[in-house]
Amino acid sequence: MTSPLFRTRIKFCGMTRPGDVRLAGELGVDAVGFVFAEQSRRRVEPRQAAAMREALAPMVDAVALFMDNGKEEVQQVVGLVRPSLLQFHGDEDDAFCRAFGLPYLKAVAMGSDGPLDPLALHARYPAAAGFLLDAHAPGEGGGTGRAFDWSRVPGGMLKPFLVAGGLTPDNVHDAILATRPWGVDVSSGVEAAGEPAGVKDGARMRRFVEEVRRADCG
Ligand SMILES: O=C(O)c1ccccc1NCC(=O)[C@H](O)[C@H](O)COP(=O)(O)O
Repeated sequence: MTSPLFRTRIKFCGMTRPGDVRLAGELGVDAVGFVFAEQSRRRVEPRQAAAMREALAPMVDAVALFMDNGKEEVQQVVGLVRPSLLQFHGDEDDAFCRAFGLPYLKAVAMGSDGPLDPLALHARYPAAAGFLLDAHAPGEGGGTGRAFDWSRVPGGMLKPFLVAGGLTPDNVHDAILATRPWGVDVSSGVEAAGEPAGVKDGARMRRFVEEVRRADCG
């Protein structure tokens, strides 16, 4: 345990149903993500996301997620959905990400073999509120359901980071102990087997939260 007071934050991403959003808040999840990336199987329309945001419990963040979407579309989503945090998954630079007056997370592709240099990352995205270390390859979208080698997370990250990619109720405890992140992010791992992407499974959501709490108490 890093500190008796520390609590690993939890983000459930790729939400497509208001009931899943409501349950996430009741389970104690800190943030829910709405995906606007063009190619995503979990993409929702801004008005859908705005309706889901109404289902959010107080003190639960709404995160709007983009991947090389145009500036006008990001502005439209910001106006309609009123997210408290943005997340960028594409080739967006710091100037673009900071242009919307909201804090942002930058996704970092851990799917390649190269080492991650915290100093270079911070220099490239000086305005980032934090980073999301995800298992996809450079240029690829997230939501893959694939994990990366958590031993590749470097020490000395200069800002909060979330670990993402292939997390499930069965491995999130180990992922936390291995990386001691600010938070964890999951999409596929809390979804219902045999259902379309974006349909979450309440029992898997609950177990995921329980396993994060177990890691924090360990
Ligand atoms: O979730 C998607 O469909 C997606 C598509 C394109 C870019 C990003 C996407 N998701 C980003 C997320 O934050 C996911 O939660 C993250 O990649 C982890 O996904 P998973 O491995 O399915 O848990």
